[in-house]
Amino acid sequence: MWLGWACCARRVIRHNVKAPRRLLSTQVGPQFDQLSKTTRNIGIIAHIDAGKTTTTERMLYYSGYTRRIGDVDEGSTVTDFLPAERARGITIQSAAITFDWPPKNPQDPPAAPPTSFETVPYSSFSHNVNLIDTPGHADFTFEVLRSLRVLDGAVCILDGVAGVEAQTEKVWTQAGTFHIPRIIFVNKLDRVGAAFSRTVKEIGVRLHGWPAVCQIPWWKGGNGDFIGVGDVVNLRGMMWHGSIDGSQIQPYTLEQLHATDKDFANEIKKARVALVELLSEHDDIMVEHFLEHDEDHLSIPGIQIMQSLRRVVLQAPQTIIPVFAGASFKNIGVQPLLDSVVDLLPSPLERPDPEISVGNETSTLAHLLSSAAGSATKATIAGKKKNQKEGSAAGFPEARNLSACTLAFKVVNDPKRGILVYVRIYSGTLDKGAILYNTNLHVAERAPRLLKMYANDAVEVDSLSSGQIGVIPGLKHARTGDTLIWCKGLPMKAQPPGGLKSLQLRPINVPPPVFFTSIEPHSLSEQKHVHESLAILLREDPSLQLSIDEESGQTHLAGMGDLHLEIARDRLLNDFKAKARIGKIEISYRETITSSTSPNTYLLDKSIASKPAKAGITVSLTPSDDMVVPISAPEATQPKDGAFETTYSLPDNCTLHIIHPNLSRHDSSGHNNHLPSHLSLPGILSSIHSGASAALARGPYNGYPVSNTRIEVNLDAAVHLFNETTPTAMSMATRTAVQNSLRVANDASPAILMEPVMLATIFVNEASLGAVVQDLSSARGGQVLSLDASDAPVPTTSMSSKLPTIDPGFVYVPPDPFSSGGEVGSGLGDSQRQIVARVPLKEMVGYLNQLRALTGGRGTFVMTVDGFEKMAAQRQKEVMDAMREFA
Ligand SMILES: Nc1nc2c(ncn2[C@@H]2O[C@H](COP(=O)(O)OP(=O)(O)OP(=O)(O)O)[C@@H](O)[C@H]2O)c(=O)[nH]1
Repeated sequence: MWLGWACCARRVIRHNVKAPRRLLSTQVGPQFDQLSKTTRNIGIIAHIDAGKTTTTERMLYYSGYTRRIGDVDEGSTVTDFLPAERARGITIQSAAITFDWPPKNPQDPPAAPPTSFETVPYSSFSHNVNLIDTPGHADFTFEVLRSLRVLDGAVCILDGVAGVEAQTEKVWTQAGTFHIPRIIFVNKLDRVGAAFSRTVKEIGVRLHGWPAVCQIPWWKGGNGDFIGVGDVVNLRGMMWHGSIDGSQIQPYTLEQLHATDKDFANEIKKARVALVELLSEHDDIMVEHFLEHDEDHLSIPGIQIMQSLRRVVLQAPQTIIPVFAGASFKNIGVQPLLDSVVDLLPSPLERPDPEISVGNETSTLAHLLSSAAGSATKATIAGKKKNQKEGSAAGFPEARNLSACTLAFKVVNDPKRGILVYVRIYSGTLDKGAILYNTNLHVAERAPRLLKMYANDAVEVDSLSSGQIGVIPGLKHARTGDTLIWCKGLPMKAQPPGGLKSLQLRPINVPPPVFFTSIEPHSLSEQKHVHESLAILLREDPSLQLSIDEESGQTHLAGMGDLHLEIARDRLLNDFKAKARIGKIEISYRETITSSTSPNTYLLDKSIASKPAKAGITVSLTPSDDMVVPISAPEATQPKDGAFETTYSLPDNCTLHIIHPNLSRHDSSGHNNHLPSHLSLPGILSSIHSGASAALARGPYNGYPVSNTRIEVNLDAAVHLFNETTPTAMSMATRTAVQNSLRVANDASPAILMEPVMLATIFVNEASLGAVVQDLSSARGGQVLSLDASDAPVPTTSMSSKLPTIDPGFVYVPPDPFSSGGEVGSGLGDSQRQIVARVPLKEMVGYLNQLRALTGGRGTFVMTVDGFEKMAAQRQKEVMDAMREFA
């Protein structure tokens, strides 16, 4: 109890303390481990508008990094810094910022942390919090995923009026698959219609975990203004009053509350009993504490409750969800939430070992490093046949050269500082000036400086250690998602030894883009700037895709949603000041051939860049019968098969099969007899791959990407390769050969279009269910797959199948004074229903407005691409006619 008071009092005194500006420059050597222990890499996830940015702004303010509280509605926030974000009041790019909690006083000498946090809470000592604010809009799910994998924990913010919304459920599940421990903050409890208890029950039912109510809302007189929270862990009331900025918190003991607000005091005690009961079911140590304290739920010290909560939060899968309450906009509840971040969420040292791939094999990073340390064998990675799960990188001696392994999780074009690459260090220590080898692009570049981002300030540091998040300015190549490794002493031009050059931290699967727009520079002189700006956009966001048709000069930019492309367009025109005409945003259909072609040989013989170039290739095409294209592009295009043939999986269900007699992939000793000396088989294969991919990007029928097509290539070294053959010539020859064959196939029988079909999950109230279902199935040509959650074919992972199904009747909740709806019974809050349907994307454009009209503004939905389906002749005609009308 005393500790709780101390924390509170300290916060009141220290909220204005200016945070130190040079924390890390002196931290080297053994202190790094300590630094990791006192680090929290956390994200804020939620549905759009739940209040992530508003809460983040308070966090920065109370930690002393900003002097005034930014306001989303005024466009003055720190984290939504892009003009497009400020104009719309939404978060698009996740911003990573660092602060200390509790704040440090720069005048205080550096303090050593307590030797153990057994008797004092983690929040009694200042921790370094790296906070990633993630976007809530469905179009930016990829941004969320990208951030999620570098997080060690997350705070999920819910709107206390809307409850658990569609996007929350989606991101929550995604975070669960990454095993990220999560806590929940029920926000906006000051709003009319706020329903804490209904929200808590929805948490149980829809997020599949037992809500551990750690705070209950405090409404003045039981049903007046929202004034504070009841702290169930430390058995006290916390009232925010006396200061506009919420920096002063008035604590009340249970005894004091008994005198002034007896019902509230009794409810805190009831909540404590429920919390101890719940924890006892999942944590044996809590049972011991309970017995030690004569089975009195109220006499167990707060610190023991907090430690128990921490243990259960770190269990995987996470079945207990701590719930906190507040209203960020009214500055209520943010400081205790920050304490909970430090107290309950893990340090980088407590996280599972990250997965890696080396060549075609998978393992974990620690396994790789420990195998390097212990291994005296000279075995190569390719030779290992150990089971994949255990890690096949045993005995990988070259890993000894690895000084640091980092992931570039975000690239940002900062208007003042230029391109900033945000990295997370996964092993070792990265020093300023290190030469980083990019294992995705196979280029090396120097990290001239290292920074930590403190709100609007960048602080230079000499090094970043494992578990830290930092920023590298001045990199020319690194893209979002690239793995960057440092092998100390390796010169710029050299490659890392052995398999290290292919070492990658688990990449994210980018879903296929379903919208595109055309981009045309105003003049030839603008072209360079437009293309450079596009290149930066693509480095920032790999879920954007660019295709340039060299013949027509047309550039297409494709993305995940219309808002996604709208933002890209705004950034291009307004931030980069590119002078270009941008076409309207259209659905990206696919086209597929319907007839096979016989082998066709093309010989390129012309001069390229004033040098003679010659290369030949034989190509034939076959349509594949599959009706639906798999939704994700292959993670990598690794050749497989026997020595004299190579198969690549290409996006959109296409394959490239190359037969190369006389040229073995496994034994290059005989290549010299067949290959001109300046060529290599991997180089030639890669040129054929890029030429074929370029040809498939634009089909012959209507310029859409080609899907469901198998390309057979015959590469006969004696016939197709010459002294004048270069990689560029081979790529161009392949592209022309494939384009010619596509044209032949289309002339023989016209290609047909395939359209993106979405899996939509729609939440509506009972009263509007009929109208929404009717609209989906008749007006939109959708197929309703299920109603309600129980039988919905939502993607299940091995993790989600281990999660409990919660009966809301068994969830403790305090009374809801303002609740208008009935009790939770069916498994969803109030009388909310869930519809899962497959609907063509074309019919879902602008759907939110229609849904709102049908549901009195209460309906929400999320959707993901389920696949591409061939269109019936009549539908294809209608779509094509509509396009011509618009052209
Ligand atoms: N009444 C009330 N309004 C709030 C509260 N928190 C946020 N808001 C308002 O809710 C709106 C959305 O808040 P944001 O902080 O931008 O929400 P967000 O989750 O960051 O939204 P995105 O960035 O678009 O995902 C703004 O108008 C805020 O002022 C709160 O506690 N109470």
